[in-house]
This record gives sequence, structure tokens and C-alpha cells, in this order.
Amino acid sequence: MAAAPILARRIARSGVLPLCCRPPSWDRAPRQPPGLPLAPCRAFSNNKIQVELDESSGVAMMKFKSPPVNSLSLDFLTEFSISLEKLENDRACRGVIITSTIPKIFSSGLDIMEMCGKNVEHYGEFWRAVQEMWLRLYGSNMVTVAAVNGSSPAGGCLIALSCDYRIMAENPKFSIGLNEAQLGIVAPFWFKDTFVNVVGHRIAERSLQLGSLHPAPEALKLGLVDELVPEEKLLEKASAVMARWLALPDHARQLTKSMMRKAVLDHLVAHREEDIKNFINFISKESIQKSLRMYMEMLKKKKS
Ligand SMILES: CC/C=C\C/C=C\C/C=C\C=C\CC(=O)SCCNC(=O)CCNC(=O)[C@H](O)C(C)(C)COP(=O)(O)OP(=O)(O)OC[C@H]1O[C@@H](n2cnc3c(N)ncnc32)[C@H](O)[C@@H]1OP(=O)(O)O
Repeated sequence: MAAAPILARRIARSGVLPLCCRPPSWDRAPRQPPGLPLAPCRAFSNNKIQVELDESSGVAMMKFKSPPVNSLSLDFLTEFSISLEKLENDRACRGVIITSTIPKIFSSGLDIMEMCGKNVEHYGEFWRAVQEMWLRLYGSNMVTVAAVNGSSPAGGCLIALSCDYRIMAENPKFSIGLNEAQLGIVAPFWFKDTFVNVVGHRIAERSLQLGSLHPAPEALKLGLVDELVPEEKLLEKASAVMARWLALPDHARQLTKSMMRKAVLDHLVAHREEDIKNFINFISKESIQKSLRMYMEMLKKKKS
């Protein structure tokens, strides 16, 4: 995936500072008092995502911190891809736990405002960033564990589905699923394939057609998440799961993961430009724009 030049152009246009141009990122970990041994921890943080790598375990903790709801805007997606790329290229990093700093929300999915009332160039750029994020996460060599500590609709669910293991807080008020149909839009084939690979064809077909958001206990029954734990135990459990996965030799686990995911990844790589065109045609339709506007209005009314 030769994404670097594309990312660089996008960052330049979006105004988000690339990590490589910021003050040396690995220096931003808290300084140790003199005399104490250095903690084997490196941290970097950008506007919307914070990452801390524990070098002794090889595990990075990635926390989404984009209020109010961690929606996946173009800037967020760019930062996410850059963070994943940095960790992927860091020999000290073998696994990443993904979670959120926002109470009750893991991620609200793609930022609907990025898909409303914009021009064709913007839609193309946005969709390429969505693809890139997924290609990096689903195709990652690292062990990826989602610690889902809040609601996780649509694109948020895709992030969790793209990880190797999903642990969710056992709060029945938190829900997860690919609810695109409820917005009057269609989950693209690679969202669908990722979903099918986790829950199987029948459950995916029913859930996608109904645009279902499954409360945590139901998500567990369907196999959409692997386990539920009390919220306060989520990160501890994620670390324990990570340690179990990291006990295996990397090369064997990585080759197995790649064997399981290759067909789905290759499908998008082979049809990337066509997929972007389809998205642009679809999202530019007046009827789809109207559905999205109505959905946003409904969200706002729900508040008042
Ligand atoms: C043929 C096919 C070819 C190609 C493919 C074509 C199309 C595929 C296209 C797109 C695929 C999209 C996938 C997606 O991810 S779409 C996004 C789906 N997301 C949702 O439905 C989530 C909606 N949000 C909620 O349900 C809730 O906000 C919540 C549960 C996440 C949080 O609830 P709260 O009560 O805590 O907070 P709210 O008051 O509702 O929200 C706060 C604030 O945030 C705004 N907001 C919420 N979600 C989004 C979002 N996804 N994007 C942008 N903005 C969002 C919300 O409006 C509030 O704003 P204000 O404070 O009122 O300004």
C-alpha cells in the first residue's frame, strides 16, 4: 500500500500536522525524574487520537479522543491511518488495543457531514480515506483488539469488526452494528464482507437488511463481539487477551491472519477506483442527500 504520498497531500490540504513534522513525537512521553530508570513507554498524540506504546510488552494503547462522538471525519481517518502506519513500522510494536476516551461512545461511524452537500472531489477524497483506514487495519500484521467501551454504529462497528478480537462493555445501552440501511444508504461490499467473515452469512444478511444496532448482550449472542465484561475491567481484559495472542510466534499468526483475510482485502485493492466512483455516484444522488439530511435532523430532534 503506497499511501504515503496520498496521505501527505491530504494532510497538507486538511491542515492536520503530520506526525513527522511535529516536535519529535516519541519525546512527548512524560519525562522521568533523574536517577530513575526510563519507563519503556513511548507516546504520541495528535488532535483526535492518542497512542501509547509499552515497549516492554510490545503493546500500544490507541484511544480515540474526538468529541462529541468520535465521528470518522476526513481528519480523523487521516490521523488514524498515520497512527496505524507508525505502529506497523515500529519493530517494538506487536499489538494494538483500540478504545475511546469519550464516555459511552466508541465511535459514531463515518462523519455524516462529510457526506452531505460537498463536491465530487471531496467525496472521492473522503472515500479513499475510509478505504485506506480499513486496508491498514484489516490488513495489519499486528494483533488488534477492540475494547468497545460505548456505542459503535456503522463505521465504528467496522473498526471493531476489522480487529482480531472484540471485547465490549456489558452495558445493554451500548449497541453495535452496521445500521446503514436505517440512514437510507448501503453498506459497501467490503463492510459486508468484513461483517460476514465475523458473524456468517445469514446473521449478516438479516442484520444488514434491517440496519440493526444490537445491544451488547445480543451482539455477544450473534458472535459480533467475542466477550462482554464490566466496563471497569475492559482494558485489563483486553491486555490479558492481547498477551494470549502475543504468546504465539508472530510469523505463524501473521501468515494465518493474512490467509484468512487476503481474498477480501484483494477484492477492494483490485476495485478501489471503481468503488470510489460508485460511492460518489451514490452519495451525490439528491434522494440520498435528502435521506442523510433527514437522518441528521432526526438525531438533533432526539436531543430536544
Ligand atoms: C451501491 C453502494 C455503493 C457504494 C457505497 C455507498 C454508500 C455507503 C456510504 C456510507 C457508509 C456509511 C457508514 C457510516 O458510518 S454512516 C454513519 C452512521 N452513524 C450513525 O448512524 C450514528 C448516529 N449517531 C447516533 O446514533 C448517536 O449520535 C450516538 C449513539 C453515536 C451518540 O448519541 P448521544 O445521544 O450521546 O449524542 P448525540 O446528541 O446524538 O450526538 C452528538 C452530536 O454529534 C452529532 N453526530 C452524531 N453522530 C454523528 C455522525 N456519525 N456524523 C456526524 N455527526 C454526528 C449529532 O448530530 C450531535 O450534533 P449536535 O450536537 O446536535 O450538533
